[in-house]
Amino acid sequence: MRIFVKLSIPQCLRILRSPCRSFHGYHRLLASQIISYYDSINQCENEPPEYFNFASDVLDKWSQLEKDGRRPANPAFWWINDEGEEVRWSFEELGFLSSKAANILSEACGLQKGDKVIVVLPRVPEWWLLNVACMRTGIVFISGTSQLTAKDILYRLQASKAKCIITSDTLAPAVESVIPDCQFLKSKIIVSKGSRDGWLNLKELFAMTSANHKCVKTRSQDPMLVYFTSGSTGFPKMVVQSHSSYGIGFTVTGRYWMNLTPSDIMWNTSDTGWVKSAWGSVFAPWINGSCVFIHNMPQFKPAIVADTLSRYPITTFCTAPTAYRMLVQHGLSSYKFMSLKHCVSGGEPLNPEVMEQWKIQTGLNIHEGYGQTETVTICANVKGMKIKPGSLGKALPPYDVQIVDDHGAILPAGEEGDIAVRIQPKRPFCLFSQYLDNPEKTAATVRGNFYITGDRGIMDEEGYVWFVGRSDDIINSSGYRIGPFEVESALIQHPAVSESAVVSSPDPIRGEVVKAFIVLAPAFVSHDPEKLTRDLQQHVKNVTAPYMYPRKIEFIQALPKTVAGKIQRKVLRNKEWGRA
Ligand SMILES: Nc1ncnc2c1ncn2[C@@H]1O[C@H](COP(=O)(O)OP(=O)(O)OP(=O)(O)O)[C@@H](O)[C@H]1O
Repeated sequence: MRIFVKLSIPQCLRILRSPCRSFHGYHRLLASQIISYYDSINQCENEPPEYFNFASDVLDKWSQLEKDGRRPANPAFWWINDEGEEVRWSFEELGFLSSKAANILSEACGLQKGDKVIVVLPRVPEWWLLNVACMRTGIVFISGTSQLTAKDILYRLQASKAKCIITSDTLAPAVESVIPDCQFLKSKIIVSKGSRDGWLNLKELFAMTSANHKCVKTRSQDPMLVYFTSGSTGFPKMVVQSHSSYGIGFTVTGRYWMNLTPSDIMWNTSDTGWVKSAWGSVFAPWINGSCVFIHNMPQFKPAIVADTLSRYPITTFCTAPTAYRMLVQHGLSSYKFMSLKHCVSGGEPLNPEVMEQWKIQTGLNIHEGYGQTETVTICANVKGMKIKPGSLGKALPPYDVQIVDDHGAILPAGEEGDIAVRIQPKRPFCLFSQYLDNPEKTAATVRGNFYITGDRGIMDEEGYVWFVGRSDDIINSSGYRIGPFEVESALIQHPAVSESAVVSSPDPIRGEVVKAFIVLAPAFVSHDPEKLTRDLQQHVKNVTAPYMYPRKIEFIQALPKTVAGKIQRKVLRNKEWGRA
């Protein structure tokens, strides 16, 4: 029989902070106590510790529990690709390999605590090793998506002053083409089977480097990551996240929104370059002792995703709304997701229609969450809570979320305003530190006692937050304020609509009107566009408030999207208004 010993928070604290030998000596430390301790910080019952490092304080503790037989036998990391290759690591193996990678960064690249490294890799296991290696050395990890062009890479290298870049064969030529303009860059590592002139080869370095590494001591507030935002609204900003912010702040996200435990296997399909990868493929699962599952797919293909969900014991699935849309359009009735029990989505609005289809086809709800690169999860429909389709759910601790007006005053339930997080009298420990080298932009996020997200929303009487749109995307037509999300959600209910983006368009009488850009479902491509336009306008009038209907409709082949796959309404809006 397993004996549970309940420890007080200070006891847990002492144990978690103690060096490994005394931790070994403590026979009764249980998985639940690691989670409860970090949860208590998220719940504001405890302050974050002065020193914190995710590698030594979380991953190495799970490794110890694993050795002691106190964690379920599933791996810490489980990776597959389309060629049938597979990698499985326990926490111990993750510790061993990431310690080697840490030595490579310090020795072969000569990097030190505080230096920055840009890692542009597809979903290969090395991405996770390098991420953890950076934690171990205190090097600041900056991830980029493989879709970056030479111009994007140059911008990122110059803006961040990174001293090292690590990439694959695909992007090496692009990096080489911009090197003359990157005065801070000192070393380049290639992740490849073959060698390349002027590059260190990670595989070769692994073969010759020791795994004997002592994790550096990092203060909770030391920078751990820099993330470039998606750039949906402008030039990407560099968001600095500290060791404790992302390292501890995702406990609640993982435990309550993603419903993770040490027995769970979580698959988050996000690209490594997007912040969602840090959320759902690193911090939230690992702080809860869960297994991170990755399928390295060059492209999101619904049939392959559905097949993977059927063949592997994945319990928890996270993907973008667009991906859920593609999955339900593909049709899932012939698949059986035997182990799947919890699904989450975020990053973009999730149309209630897609949620309903998912429920019909899989029997599962999609739990929507909302957050930003600058934050951890701000709101979510957590397990056990009544889900209100189309809402972002309720505020997640430690955030106090409010809807505020232009002066920072809290608005009553039902009134639209800016979605904001309280930062006075105390800034939450899990809010970004700053936009790197951009104090003006950092200061501009503050209004009165609040951090302003830049999104508009409404809070209902029960505390659920409803997304109206990004502040810049709101359409003001004849005095009506219209959020694109509601119109897009109405449009997607029509079988002709595969995807849509709704923006404002100039109008001589009304000032601006609603315009919908629509990608048609294949079966409707050859239909008469004028008739379709009338049908769609009538459909929107039928399913939502008539003033929202799109007075203009344009059918297009594809919507402009960021590298993270988010719709760039700004591009369409600028086109409408004749702006560059
Ligand atoms: N569940 C959701 N529903 C609607 N929108 C969401 C949801 N989750 C996130 N978002 C949107 O994504 C934004 C956060 O995305 P991210 O941090 O990647 O930067 P971005 O805003 O896309 O890029 P940039 O700041 O460069 O324009 C939120 O501010 C919000 O507009």
